[in-house]
Amino acid sequence: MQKRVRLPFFIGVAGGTASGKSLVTKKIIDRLETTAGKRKQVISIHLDSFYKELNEESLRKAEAGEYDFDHPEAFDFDYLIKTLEKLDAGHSVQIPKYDPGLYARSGLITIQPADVIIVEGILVFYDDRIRDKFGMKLFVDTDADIRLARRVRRDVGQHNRPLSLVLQQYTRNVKPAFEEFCQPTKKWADVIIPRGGENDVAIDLLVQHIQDLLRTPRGSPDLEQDLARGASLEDTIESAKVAQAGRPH
Ligand SMILES: Nc1ncnc2c1ncn2[C@@H]1O[C@H](COP(=O)(O)OP(=O)(O)O)[C@@H](O)[C@H]1O
Ligand SMILES: O=c1ccn([C@@H]2O[C@H](COP(=O)(O)O)[C@@H](O)[C@H]2O)c(=O)[nH]1
Repeated sequence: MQKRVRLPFFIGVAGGTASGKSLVTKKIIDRLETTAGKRKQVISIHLDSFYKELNEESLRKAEAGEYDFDHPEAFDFDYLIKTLEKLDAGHSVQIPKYDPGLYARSGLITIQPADVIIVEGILVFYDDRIRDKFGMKLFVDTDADIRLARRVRRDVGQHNRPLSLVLQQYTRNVKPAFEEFCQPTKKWADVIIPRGGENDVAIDLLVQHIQDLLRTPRGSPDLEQDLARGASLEDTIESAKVAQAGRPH
């Protein structure tokens, strides 16, 4: 029998830098929004929003290509989990918008509650409190040379960084941190997506599966479990009535 899902349905998308996490996320959202039987709201959150703010010394290091943006210590995972819990409870939240060109937050984004919430970033499977929120975990697996080529193009072209610093940051911090902290989290993935955003077969299969999960009736025989997860008593009783009505006499 198809497993029942509880909304919001959280999906985690992890993978190395420039592996195609954002492209995979965008394609999933576009396809879900246009094809979901009953229209579903889907939003995404980027782990970048949860970078800790830099003090002057760290900023100097960042500008010299020496700050480690790939180490788990660079992220405020407490803030991320609090944000996910608020969304889980149906509240809207404001999160920082991060600008890598400035190495700083550049405003706030309002995130409305949604049926499907995709959280993407290099270390979204690193902290078990965040990992445990995901009903589906995807790891985008793209060849390291291709990722480096894209990263150089992005950092030099879009973020105006000197090539020598981009390469220094990559060899000093990005690559070692990928191997130590990101790559090992692949073991938590439900699905590994080779080649990332160009893998339309994998993305179509995933979208189909997500649609099936979202279509599954939400009536549950387990009232206590529903209540423990925070459903209101009225909703839980209503779900039970629906489930009961559908059973053979
Ligand atoms: N399949 C692809 N073919 C060509 N360029 C791609 C592909 N996937 C991503 N890119 C480009 O590579 C860069 C990184 O992709 P992105 O999806 O942002 O990766 P991530 O979110 O993992 O950092 C972007 O500039 C994007 O346009
Ligand atoms: O100011 C910054 C913030 C982050 N980075 C790098 O970004 C990647 C993570 O983002 P992806 O979109 O997954 O590539 C990480 O490798 C950081 O090194 C940065 O260079 N500067």
